[in-house]
Amino acid sequence: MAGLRHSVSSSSFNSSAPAPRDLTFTPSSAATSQTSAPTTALVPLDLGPPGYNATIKLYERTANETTVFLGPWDVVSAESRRVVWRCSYAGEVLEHFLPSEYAADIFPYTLHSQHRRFGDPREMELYLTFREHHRVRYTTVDGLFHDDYIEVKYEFTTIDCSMQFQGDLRGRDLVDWYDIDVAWSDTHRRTDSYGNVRGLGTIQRMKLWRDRYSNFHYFTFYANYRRRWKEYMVHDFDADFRQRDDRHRRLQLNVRGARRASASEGHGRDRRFSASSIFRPRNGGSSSHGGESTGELRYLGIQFTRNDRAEPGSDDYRRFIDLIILSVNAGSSSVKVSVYSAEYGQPPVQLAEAQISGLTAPPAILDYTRGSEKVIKADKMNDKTLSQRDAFGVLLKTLVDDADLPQISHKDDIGIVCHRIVHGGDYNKSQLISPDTYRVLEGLNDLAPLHNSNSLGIVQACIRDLSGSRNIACFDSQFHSTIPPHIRTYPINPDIAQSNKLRKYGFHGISYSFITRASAKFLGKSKDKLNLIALHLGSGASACAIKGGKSWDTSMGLTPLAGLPGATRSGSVDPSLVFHYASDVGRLSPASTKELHISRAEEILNKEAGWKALTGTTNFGIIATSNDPPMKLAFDLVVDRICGFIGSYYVSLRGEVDALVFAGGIGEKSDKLRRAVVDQISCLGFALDEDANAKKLEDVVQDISGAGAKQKVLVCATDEQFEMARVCAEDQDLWP
Ligand SMILES: Nc1ncnc2c1ncn2[C@@H]1O[C@H](COP(=O)(O)OP(=O)(O)O)[C@@H](O)[C@H]1O
Ligand SMILES: CC(=O)OP(=O)(O)O
Ligand SMILES: [Mg+2]
Repeated sequence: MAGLRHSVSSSSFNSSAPAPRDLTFTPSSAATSQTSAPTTALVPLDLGPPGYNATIKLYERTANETTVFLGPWDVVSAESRRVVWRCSYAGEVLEHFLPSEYAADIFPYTLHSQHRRFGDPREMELYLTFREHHRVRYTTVDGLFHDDYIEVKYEFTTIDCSMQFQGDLRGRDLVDWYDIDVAWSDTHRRTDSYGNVRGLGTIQRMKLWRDRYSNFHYFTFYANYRRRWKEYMVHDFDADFRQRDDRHRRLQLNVRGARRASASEGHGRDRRFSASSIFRPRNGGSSSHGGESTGELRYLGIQFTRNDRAEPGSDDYRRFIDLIILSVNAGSSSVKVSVYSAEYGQPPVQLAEAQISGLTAPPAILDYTRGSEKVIKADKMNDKTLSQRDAFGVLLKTLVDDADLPQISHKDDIGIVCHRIVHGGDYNKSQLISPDTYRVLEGLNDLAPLHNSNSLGIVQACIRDLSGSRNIACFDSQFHSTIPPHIRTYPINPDIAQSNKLRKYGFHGISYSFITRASAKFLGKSKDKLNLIALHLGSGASACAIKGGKSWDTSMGLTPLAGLPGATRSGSVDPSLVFHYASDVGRLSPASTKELHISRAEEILNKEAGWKALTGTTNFGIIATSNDPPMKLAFDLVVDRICGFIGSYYVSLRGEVDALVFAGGIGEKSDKLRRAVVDQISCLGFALDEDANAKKLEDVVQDISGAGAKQKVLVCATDEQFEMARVCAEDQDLWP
């Protein structure tokens, strides 16, 4: 019969064959057995490519074996709770009756990845079964074809689909899963008296769920030895893992309030460990929300399975232990977001990075890298103008929607969001954003008009949408709190300076902190003996004199307007210039908002100046490679101002300079600018190696100094997002 295939095949369950994806599937090619083939006129349903979500086998391993292609499903509760699957033809329905009226009593079962040694462990989730037989009724237009209790085995076409299905069955979304070798407790010890590994369950896929109504987290595993499911509420356990043993990937979860568990097992040290974000209390919490009561249980031990093929930071053990940090760097022309897996006291491991650049010169460009894979490369965004907050929304969605980034499958998976806040006023260290800190920061908006209010917009979005995470403010100004008084003071009335907090604050400090650390490591020199002249050259550009690893002077001042010119910023000019530029510059600009008050004078100098005013483009890459006279003028002007600061800082550091460091979008990418600068400062003993300078940046720090140079010239791929995540992972006050 046309379009119908008799399909008797050996089950692909437990085999290492890839999941079937019938790309030639069309509604009328739905494979059923001859006996179930409808004989009346068919009305095919359009199930869309690939045409079906899952398959199920009926009469398996008999002559009548039939594969049914399943389309969309509904979980209905009327009469008995069941899944109703639409199949390929109108009138063809497969009903899967669930054994309990209570959603959370259903436990979809997936095999541990050991059962498919050569496959991708994630793909195990495509194959779903249950530990008990369920009733399956299959009706075609010709009538009832199957109605019996069977071992239900679904084979899904995508992992997403399987996850969605499992969530619908349980009323709890499947958040993540972990293959474990053994789970044990104080009553069911890991090994029996003969030393055999027993515990509660062995070779399990432990699953983590989030209740759709309460948002509480639960984990489940199958206690094979007792032949029953165990489901525990995460909140019932302490956030501090005990008896942790990284070598064997073991840890112990202590029941909250239970007497301290015995330390007779495991080889771990007993100290405070960081816990994954799920172990932090959410929305209050008590055990009355379902799941098994921990009762007499004092602890649960878990040993995770080793998965050598997992990317760094993403194996099951690490996913369970680590906290996910999102680092948000909202610059004047870009928003960059990096995702880290982090443990307290350890350097964060980057999992992904997404950024939207060119916000001030639409169309903005989206790039997304996961691990070492470039997932999205220079995608032009359609929207004409995107605010920093809009851009953040797009980036967050990109991360959450990426099925291959299971660490963030839901916004709740993010434990910490650290925000780059350019102006931090008098704060000299990063802060947890409380309502009080937020109010202080709002008061600083006018002092960084291209930055602070945009960043606070993102903070607001996180407070609203990522209610499970802590928001941390990392300030660009905090690195500069060491600038000595004679450098940070302006020669103005001291009382007014004091009351209006008028002094040099300095910015790009997160970047300078990263540069200092990275350069010290590269040069093999202790940070507190390191003297640098560092240049962060991006849409906003600045220079910094670093003495003994600390900021000694920097070119930006009370606001990020002072010092070097930027894409749209004038940098330092005669302060009275603006009064001759236009009349009435003291009035508020029409661009002012409730959150941000900006005068015409500030608007002219911040947004209508810089190399864009001279050339018409914000892109310094074009300027550096053009011979057009206005472009050349802008290039020479920028080189001149940079060299001015280098000369000044060279003297300020009394000639004791270990290296000149280029960083930021321009500093890292423009070999032409680096050549022009180093050429002009050769009188100070700097020299360039042309070949090294022309090479693409491959390491965090690259040496481009020429032979006979008195001090080094380095290029540093600065990473403000990493620096923020590192600060959070090292500071007990910031860590949950
Ligand atoms: N190949 C290049 N050569 C010189 N400059 C470049 C090049 N590519 C990008 N840029 C400059 O880098 C700037 C972005 O720097 P970046 O530090 O990433 O920005 P932001 O200041 O927004 O943080 C762009 O505005 C552009 O002028
Ligand atoms: C402070 C500053 O100007 O930052 P950015 O270069 O990221 O705009
Ligand atoms: Mg920047």
